[in-house]
Amino acid sequence: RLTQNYYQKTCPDFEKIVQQVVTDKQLASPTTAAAALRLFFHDCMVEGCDASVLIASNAFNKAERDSDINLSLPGDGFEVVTRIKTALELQCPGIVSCADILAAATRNLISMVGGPYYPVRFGRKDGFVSKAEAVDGNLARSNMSLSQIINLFAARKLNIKEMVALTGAHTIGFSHCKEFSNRIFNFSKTSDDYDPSYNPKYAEGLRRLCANYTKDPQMSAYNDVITPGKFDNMYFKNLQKGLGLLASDQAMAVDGRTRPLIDLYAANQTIWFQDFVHAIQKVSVHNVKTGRKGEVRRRCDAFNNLKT
Ligand code: HEM
Ligand SMILES: [Ca+2]
Ligand SMILES: [Ca+2]
Repeated sequence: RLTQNYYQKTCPDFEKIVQQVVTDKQLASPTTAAAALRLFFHDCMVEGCDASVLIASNAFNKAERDSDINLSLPGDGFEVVTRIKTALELQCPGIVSCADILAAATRNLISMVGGPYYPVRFGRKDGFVSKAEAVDGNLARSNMSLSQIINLFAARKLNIKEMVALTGAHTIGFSHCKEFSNRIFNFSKTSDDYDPSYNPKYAEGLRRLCANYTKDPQMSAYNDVITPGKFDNMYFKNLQKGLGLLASDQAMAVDGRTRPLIDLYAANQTIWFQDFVHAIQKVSVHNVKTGRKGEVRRRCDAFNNLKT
């Protein structure tokens, strides 16, 4: 059982320390909130919310973070967790799990960039397994069909409404050009055109931005072109205007199964916040390990006992 006051006796300053470190880090590096949110989601979808995504690979094990899809997880997300862990190990060594740190940091960062604040229950243990091969097939890719994406979420007991509400997370952060290059260059394969579902000015801007992306693979675009750093419902308003960056984003605005939700969330941010909170809380307890099914790692990037 997870509880909100799990660390009240064993590490009373837990939430205060998380808040201090998170605030410092987000002010110094404004990309941290998006980095942590994506990291948290990718953790919870593979082996549950157990910090398996934080494990570093070694000679005996290729870990989740070195799977193809996770290579783009930015350093800021890992770093904020490491900083919190370091501060907590000084105050209450061996008490707070990395999985709980990531859940708490993500919650605080979402509210810091304008999103809703919600209660999180604690007591997750850190997992004993992190395998790169386990990642494939558990996380959606932007070139999948909407039906494939719906099925992936359904396999995690997340329905269409929860999927759309969660994907509103693309109201912050960015994507590398290669994630949408097929929509802006040679879309029809016969001429160098772009996906006609894009707003034309937006498509032209993206073509300029990504012109050199094969030489410079770091080139990226904001997921939400209007308010990239603010956790608001602009993402949904953008989708209505052809300003959805990824094919998977735009597909939700077109398909009859998701379009009514896009319209609802675009019209009413309060309802989106409510639905987002419900869905992210569900994600936050997905397959969590308690008791002896996990451990409290001393460092977030390594199991306490080397496994060979
Ligand atoms: C519907 C299925 C989804 C697909 C296909 C998808 C795909 C992607 C892709 C391709 C990127 C760009 C990665 C990069 O180039 O660095 C991205 C970024 C991001 N995704 Fe998703 N995503 C989905 C759902 C979600 C969900 C449910 C969340 C969280 C609740 C989320 C949170 C984020 C965030 C915050 C970023 C920005 C990361 C950053 O700025 O560092 N995504 N997503
Ligand atoms: Ca995990
Ligand atoms: Ca936004």
